[in-house]
Parts: sequence; structure tokens; C-alpha cells
Amino acid sequence: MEFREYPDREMLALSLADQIASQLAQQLRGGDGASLCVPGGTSPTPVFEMLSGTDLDWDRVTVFLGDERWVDGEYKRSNSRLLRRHLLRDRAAAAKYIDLYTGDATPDEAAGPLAEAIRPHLPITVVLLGMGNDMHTASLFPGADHLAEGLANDAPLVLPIRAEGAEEPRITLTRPALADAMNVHVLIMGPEKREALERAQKLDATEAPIRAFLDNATVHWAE
Ligand SMILES: O=C1O[C@H](COP(=O)(O)O)[C@@H](O)[C@H](O)[C@H]1O
Repeated sequence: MEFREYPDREMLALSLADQIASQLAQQLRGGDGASLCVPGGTSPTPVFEMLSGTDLDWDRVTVFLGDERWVDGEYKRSNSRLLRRHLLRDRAAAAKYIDLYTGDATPDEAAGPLAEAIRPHLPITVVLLGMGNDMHTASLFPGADHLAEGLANDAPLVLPIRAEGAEEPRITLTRPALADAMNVHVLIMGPEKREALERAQKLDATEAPIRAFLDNATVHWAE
């Protein structure tokens, strides 16, 4: 794991957006398309806003979330709503977007078709992960019903998942697809999350799911 500390949140957002854009551009120079997998929640908004204005062949980039809450795309807790408002606009409006919320009654019905939609975009060029204070990442929560399956080497690409701390049913990409990305970044801010990350490093992934992603990751932190 590489840990990068920034003087403030704005510097973090500027620098991380620049690193992500460079990694996508490098992949695009190779001739193929690129894929970008991002978190929801509250932390990534400034990075999304910086990225959305970046000069990139966005029409050759496929964007999808690492996880989604099973709620309508207009609902305030929808991760997709956050993405449409802060990332998929300006220049990045040209990106192809795979929406994890299909409108099916439950995420269970959607997991198979979503896996088929995402599979052609593996390995993911850039994965950006967030982390909750409870050390969950994507929707891999401690104590979640399908956590062991989601962390396994032979995990299905996409899993429906439910957990006490999650409020609503979720859908999530699983460890192999996320951790085996070409570039893995973890974005955390504030002292509580830094402490949670330090705690996670001493635990195993069933107690601290973020642990499963750290070996290959660059962690970006600002107060
Ligand atoms: O529920 C979620 O939480 C995590 C962390 O969110 P934050 O608000 O603490 O930044 C997020 O990474 C994940 O995508 C989201 O669904």
C-alpha cells in the first residue's frame, strides 16, 4: 500500500483527478477503450467535479459504480444521482455509463445481466474506492449476508448484498474485479477515516473489508 497525504482536500481532489486522468489517457493511447469504476457516498464529489472537466477521449471511456443502493435514480441516496450531477457532465458527459440500478424489484435479479455488461470492460483501468468509518468499501460491509462470497477468489463479478449498516439492499462489484484493476485508488478524508484505515490494517477482511484492497492500492488522505 502507498499512502499519500495532502495539505488539504482541494489539493487532494486536484491531484487525484489528475492521476486518474493520466492513467485513463495512458490506456486510451494503447488503442483500446478504458474503464473507470467509482464510489458513491459523500467523499468523491470534488474529485468528480475536477475530472468532469478534463480533456480526455471520454467517448472511449466506460464508467460504472463499484456499488449502488437499490433505490430509484432520482432518490437522494442514489449513488447514480451523485454521478450524474458531478461526474457525467461537462466533457465527461460523453462517457458511456453502465447504470447498476436496473429498476428490477430487487438487486438479485439484476446481478447476472450486470455482470455480463461489465465483463467486457475487465480488467478495469482505474478503480476508485471510498471507505466508511465501519471499514466497508463498495457495499462490502462487515457482517453483510454475502460478504464471504464477495471476498472470495471465485466471487461472481456482481453480487446483491444486504447488511445492517447499509439501510437499503445493495448491489456491489466483488473483490476480484475491484482489486485486480490496473490501478486502485482509495479516497479517505478526515481523522476518523485515517484511524479506521489504521485499524483495518490490523484486521482481516471479514472484519474490515477494505483490508482486501490495500495491498495493491494507493490511499489518498487529507484532513
Ligand atoms: O455507502 C457507501 O459508502 C461508502 C463510503 O461513503 P462516504 O460517504 O463515507 O464517502 C462509499 O464508498 C460507497 O460507494 C457507498 O455506497
